[in-house]
Amino acid sequence: MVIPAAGRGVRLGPGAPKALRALNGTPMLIHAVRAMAASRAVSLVVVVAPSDGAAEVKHLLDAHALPERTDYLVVPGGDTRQESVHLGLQALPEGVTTVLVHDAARPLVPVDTVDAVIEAVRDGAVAVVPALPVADTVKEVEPAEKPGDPEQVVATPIRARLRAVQTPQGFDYDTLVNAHATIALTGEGATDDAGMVERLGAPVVVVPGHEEAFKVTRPLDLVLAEAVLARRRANDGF
Ligand SMILES: Nc1ccn([C@@H]2O[C@H](COP(=O)(O)OP(=O)(O)OP(=O)(O)O)[C@@H](O)[C@H]2O)c(=O)n1
Ligand SMILES: C[C@](O)(CO)[C@H](O)COP(=O)(O)O
Repeated sequence: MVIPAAGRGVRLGPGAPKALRALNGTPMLIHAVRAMAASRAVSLVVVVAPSDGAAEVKHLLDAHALPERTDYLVVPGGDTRQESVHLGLQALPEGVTTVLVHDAARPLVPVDTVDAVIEAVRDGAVAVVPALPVADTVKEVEPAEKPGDPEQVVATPIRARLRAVQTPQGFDYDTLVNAHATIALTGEGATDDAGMVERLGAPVVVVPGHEEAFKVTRPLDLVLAEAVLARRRANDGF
């Protein structure tokens, strides 16, 4: 599996690259790797590190315990999430048939969600996303022509048909590699890997996501993540 962890975390504010920031004293990336390694089906984790931080990330992984069955390797990332995932895929060994892609920025995804994604791929889906219904009404807008101008609402998609998509996303290896080799998207067009597979015309299926698989993006998300960890500790001594 591939964990893109090369982002700076601009929306989180100044500080270390997001994946290296601590949650309850442990780097977010370590939480994310452990969340993946909790699945017995995950045998290799390729971590895509900030391009200037691969050695530090390797050191971190060496210093934190993972299950013995889990191997890991670290490769430097690119300027965009899409590039980083591509670099991670290139580091996978021959013979891989199922691949997961999981954001380091989703450190608390429960193992049941990981296993549900893997099972759906093994049952024959070529691309699988965990997703939740959307709580807010979502508007499509026309971007403002110049800063300060109001955005114009152009549509209100039917909320019951919308899903907020999480990771890990699971794929048939050949399909995902083909998508990364042939679909060149930029900006908002490439916000997730399943979207690239959709552009190939291949089907993408949804399995239930989980509230605790939220993405740590803004400062308030750090507060929520610490609260989830505190609740886990209180519930089961995690
Ligand atoms: N060049 C990049 C950009 C993002 N990511 C990874 O993609 C995941 C999802 O990205 P996001 O949460 O948007 O992280 P950042 O890009 O770091 O956030 P921001 O946009 O606030 O800078 C993260 O695990 C992030 O490390 C990556 O590997 N390489
Ligand atoms: C892949 C993702 O987490 C699915 O919701 C999301 O699209 C990542 O987006 P970002 O722009 O990297 O925050």
